[in-house]
Amino acid sequence: MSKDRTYDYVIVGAGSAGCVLAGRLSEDPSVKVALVESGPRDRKTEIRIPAAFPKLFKTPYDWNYATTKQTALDDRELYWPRGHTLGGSSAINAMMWVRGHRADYDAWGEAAGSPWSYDEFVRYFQRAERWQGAARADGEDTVYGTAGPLHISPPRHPNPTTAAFLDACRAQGLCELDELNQDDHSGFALTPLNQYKGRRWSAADGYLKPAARRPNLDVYTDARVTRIDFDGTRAAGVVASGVSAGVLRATREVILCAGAINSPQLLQQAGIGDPETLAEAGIDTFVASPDVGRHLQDHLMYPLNVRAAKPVTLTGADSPANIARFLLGGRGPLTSNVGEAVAFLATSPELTAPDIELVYAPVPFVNHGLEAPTEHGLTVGVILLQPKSEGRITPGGPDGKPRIDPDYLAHEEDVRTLVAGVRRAEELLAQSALAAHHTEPMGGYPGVVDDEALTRSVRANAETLYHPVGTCRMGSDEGSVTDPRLRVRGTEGLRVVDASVMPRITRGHTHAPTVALAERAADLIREDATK
Ligand SMILES: Cc1cc2nc3c(=O)[nH]c(=O)nc-3n(C[C@H](O)[C@H](O)[C@H](O)COP(=O)(O)OP(=O)(O)OC[C@H]3O[C@@H](n4cnc5c(N)ncnc54)[C@H](O)[C@@H]3O)c2cc1C
Repeated sequence: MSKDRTYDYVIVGAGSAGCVLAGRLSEDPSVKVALVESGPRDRKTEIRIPAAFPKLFKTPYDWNYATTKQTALDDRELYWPRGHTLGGSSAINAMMWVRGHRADYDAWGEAAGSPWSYDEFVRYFQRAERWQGAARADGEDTVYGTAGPLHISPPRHPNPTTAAFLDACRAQGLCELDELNQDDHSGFALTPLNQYKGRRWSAADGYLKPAARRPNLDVYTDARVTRIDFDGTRAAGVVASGVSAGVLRATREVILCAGAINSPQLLQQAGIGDPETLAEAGIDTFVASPDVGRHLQDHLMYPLNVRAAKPVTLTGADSPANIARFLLGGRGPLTSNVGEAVAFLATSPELTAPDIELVYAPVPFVNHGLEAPTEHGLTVGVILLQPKSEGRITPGGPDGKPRIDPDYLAHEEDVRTLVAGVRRAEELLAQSALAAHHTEPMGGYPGVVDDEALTRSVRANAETLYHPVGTCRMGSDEGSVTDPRLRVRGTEGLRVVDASVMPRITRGHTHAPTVALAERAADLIREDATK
């Protein structure tokens, strides 16, 4: 007797997007949904404690990826964490809810049709949001939604030096934003956070937990999808290790939500990809789709670390007293997401949207926080928002992992923009409001040096800001991997819904747009089911 189980929809990956879809599609009790997650349940205490997220790195809650040697970064192989639990990367991320700029979505609209452009798409952010902050000082309506599943809160306990960073931005003449997530976010603000009462609020908290008891939703954890099963060119189900059933069958659709690395990997393993690349990995081509895995874009970050003038930073914040404050009332410095404030700016007056983000952290950034910092320091991270360099994911990395080559800074203009951004950060550090809080440079930042020496330091110290996208890009053109309704071209019954479908990386962070695009995908899937 067959052990197969049958569902209407089988969703692969319970990350930012997968949780949205599982929650939304199972709202209809007549629809049967399976959500299949490779990682364990999200029961680890460090997931709840915002400041503890680096403690999840290189644990069973992390895929623990690394890039190939990056030629323009002194041949370094960069560590790339990705979430491996319910909530996916939203369970291990820095909780920053930053939508991006109007121009980001207007570019998506150009690539994949007007419903993805800002004016039509913005409602999907609002559908997801439940703003917890104060009303606007200017009396205008909030830009946020107020009734969605995801709590968005201002920081509860910003560090005293964070106010100094904001003062420095003000003194520098940057625009103070009452709310960061406006259509033009050029300016500075405290970071809006995916937190509720001082604790992390992941996509699993918002979308999955309220749905978990529905009889029409089955959630499989510790279940890694190894194969998509096809009936001709129609995706008919998936096979997962750790699931005793045979095939998890999908009568309507298989939906890949495995993220920007694993979704293209699953397509490539199924023979959907660039024929030459597949042949090199010994995989027969099933559907020729050369862009699978290509157009990989990420935000590269260069940290300016400086020693703090006073011992007031997050270093040593995990004292017994602070742990008690956190556990008893969700208060104190352990509620910090680390990146407490942001500024978005343009390095050239001709630009109509920012090309650089500055993230302020009241702690030194050293090796992703893998070791707890021992010294008091501050960081201004400089982020290249619109990289011209693009890389790719290909099969055939070590241990069956995909080969990740973001090809950072391959384009010389990216180096120039990042260096220009560092200069803006140095101006801010020199503003008296902030200068009073730090002394000498530390942790790889050489201090103010000439462009050549600074470029050397960028190559030696830049790291990922953890935002890979673009590897199953959507588009109206035939060469795109997914069509504007996110269906995989050349197949039936197969969609990709996650960060990989973004045709262009946003000038914000990538959790919010992934959630919003999954909210829209839920509408598209429901519409298509009635046809
Ligand atoms: C350390 C870190 C910090 C970040 N900080 C921020 C931030 O502050 N703000 C922000 O906006 N963004 C941040 N990001 C990025 C953001 O979290 C991601 O862009 C977003 O979560 C991506 O959502 P996704 O649904 O595409 O993928 P994910 O959320 O990564 O979900 C993919 C899921 O699929 C599962 N999966 C993969 N392969 C399989 C398989 N074969 N079988 C079964 N399951 C599988 C994974 O385990 C995972 O749960 C950060 C990311 C990281 C890693």
